[in-house]
Amino acid sequence: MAGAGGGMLGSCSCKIGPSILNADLSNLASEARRLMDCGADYLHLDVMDGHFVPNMTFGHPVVKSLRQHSDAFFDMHMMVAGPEQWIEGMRDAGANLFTFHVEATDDVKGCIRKVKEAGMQVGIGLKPKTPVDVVFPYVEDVDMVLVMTVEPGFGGQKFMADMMPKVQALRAKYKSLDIEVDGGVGPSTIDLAAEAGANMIVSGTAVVRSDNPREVIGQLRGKVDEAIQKANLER
Ligand SMILES: O=C(CO)[C@H](O)[C@H](O)COP(=O)(O)O
Ligand SMILES: [Fe+2]
Repeated sequence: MAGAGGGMLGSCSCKIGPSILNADLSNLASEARRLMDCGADYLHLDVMDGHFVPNMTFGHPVVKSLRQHSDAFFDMHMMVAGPEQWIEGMRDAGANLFTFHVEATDDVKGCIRKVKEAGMQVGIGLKPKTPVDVVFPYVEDVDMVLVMTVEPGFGGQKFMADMMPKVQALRAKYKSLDIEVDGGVGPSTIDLAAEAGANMIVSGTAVVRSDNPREVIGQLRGKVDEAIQKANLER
């Protein structure tokens, strides 16, 4: 099944993408269905290789299986060393957006080109210790920039508010860029992320472990929509 929503990026509108990292991974298809039915715009799938980060999750065979059960937009958060070697596999598995880390390759430009040639949209991510200007040379060539708000590797960590200046710096320079935040984002931290200018919101634990995921997704969306409206009025 080909992924739907292939053209989802580019409009800088609010998009909420639950991370399935802390979901019931033994029931991935039903978790995906549950989250999309609760109003998610896309699914954020965390791929960890045990090298780039000290944890492991899954690779393209699992993504390919999930694609048989879901036509959601798949945002692949590639926490892997040497992301180039995963491009074809993820494309064939039905991934829509391939987001790799600038720290993970010596050839960021080449990796961006290869992802595009493979027919996927491309995002670049940066870890908390990486300064934001490292991504500036690539922003014009990508569909999305991911600002990590926790040290990558595990779900359920505390949101790092001191990453917001990176989001603000990107938003100040690029008004219509899709900017994603990931890590510790939920109803208690969304205000900071939304006001800084993030429009793609990854939320794992806060959504997946909630008794009412629909309500949490609605709250996150409300805050981001409000901040976007405010920013548009101020322009
Ligand atoms: O990339 C990640 C961790 O490296 C996850 O996407 C992120 O942690 C989401 O989970 P939570 O909202 O629970 O922090
Ligand atoms: Fe992630």
